[in-house]
Amino acid sequence: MRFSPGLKAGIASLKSQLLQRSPDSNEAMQTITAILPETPEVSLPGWLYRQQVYPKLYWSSRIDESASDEFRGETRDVEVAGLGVAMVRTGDDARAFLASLAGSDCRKQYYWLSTFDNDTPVLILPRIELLKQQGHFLLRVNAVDRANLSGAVHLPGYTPIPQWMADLRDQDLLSLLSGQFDTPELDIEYERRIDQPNHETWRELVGQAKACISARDFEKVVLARETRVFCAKQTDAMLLAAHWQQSVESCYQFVFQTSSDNGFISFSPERLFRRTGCHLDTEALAGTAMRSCDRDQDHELGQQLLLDEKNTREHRLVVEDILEKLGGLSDAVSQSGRGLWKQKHIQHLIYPLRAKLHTGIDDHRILAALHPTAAIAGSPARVARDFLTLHEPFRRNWYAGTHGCVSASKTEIAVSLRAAQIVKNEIKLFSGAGIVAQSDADAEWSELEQKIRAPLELIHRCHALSPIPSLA
Ligand SMILES: C=C(O[C@H]1C=CC=C(C(=O)O)[C@@H]1O)C(=O)O
Repeated sequence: MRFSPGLKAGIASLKSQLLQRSPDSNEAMQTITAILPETPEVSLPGWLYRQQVYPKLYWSSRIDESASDEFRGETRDVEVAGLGVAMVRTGDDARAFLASLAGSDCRKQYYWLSTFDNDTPVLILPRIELLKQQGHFLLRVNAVDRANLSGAVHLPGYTPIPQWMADLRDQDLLSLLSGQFDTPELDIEYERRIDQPNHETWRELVGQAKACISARDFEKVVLARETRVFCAKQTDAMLLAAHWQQSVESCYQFVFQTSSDNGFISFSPERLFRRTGCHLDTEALAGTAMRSCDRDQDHELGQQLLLDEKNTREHRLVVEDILEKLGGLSDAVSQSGRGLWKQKHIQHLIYPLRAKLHTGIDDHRILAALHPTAAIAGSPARVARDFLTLHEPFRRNWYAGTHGCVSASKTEIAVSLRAAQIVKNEIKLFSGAGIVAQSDADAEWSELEQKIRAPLELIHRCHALSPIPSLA
């Protein structure tokens, strides 16, 4: 077993700082930080898996290696492991907080989560954060006074955090931390799989969508599928994420787990927006092709994607949708041109956009304007969403919602794609595909399969003797 002496030293430092805190401080919450003396190469989801405190949160930013210099911006490697809850803001409180944040000198960093249907995020400030920034580790406690703990227990839509945990003093919470860093093997016993819609219903749905497109009701709709994988025993979302993480490339990484049997994971390639001061970076990401292990063939597949009429149409509608929405937020929009965004098994068309925001536009206004884009709902959005409400045979909830990290100076929000919801012994995997006039139902069905290939391969590896039937 691997333990970290650095973490032990960090905990001791935070405890002594907590003791020195002035008892009559007027601040309801103080942030206390320790820099860890050593920097072990560890998996933060693996470390989180070892902890007993809930909720657990993991977030990592996307690194824009393949973006052009002008659009790359600050591509710092930031990873965060959060434990417990110091503060939750929802509804009007979250909206008011985001409005007050714009232009303020507030240094706190909240984590952000919203559903597909909602334009107001839940904002979470963890009690303990272990942050990795450019190879350095920081341990932080957002220390709360016990009198202010009451509002911290309930998270909408999630199992309540046990009262004993919410009541723990910060010192006691720190004592609960495990310094163990190694990630155990994943042990999943696959039993069966159900797709909603199934292949036959998918063909019918794509047919109905194309009939609406011919009738000019809408131009594009993004239909999705929920794949329910049933296992013999409970799967831990954080442990699944620690393994899944090893097979992803350049994407946002997010895990939110409220108990050992309930968690949400998203390893998403798609940025909704990044705001740095009053500068906004966003992008149109849509259109999909396979990848190949052979370099030349992979290049060829990328070139075909760039030239393909159906994918170009699918992507163009997203570019137009975002450009129109940016009109309400900014006067000046710069565009860098179309490119490819490569993931492990698939590649997408990408079109980065940069805008200078009008004065007074806060992060809630940006979310309300941009979400949901034509990459996840369709175009025009309202009619496409009505089609989804009527026909999609499951609720999207957190899938195709948003997640990220918000602060006064910088906010980075991703669309929650390539996602899984784990509840007890069931793993729900979500994938969607843009349907336009030229779409072929069976080709789109194969695309759905490719989009959940990484977690399916993990489950398959755990259960090599009876492989998961491929429905592609
Ligand atoms: C809706 C999803 O992907 C979107 C993002 C990129 C490419 C897409 C496509 O090619 O259809 C989708 O618009 C998903 O992965 O669940």
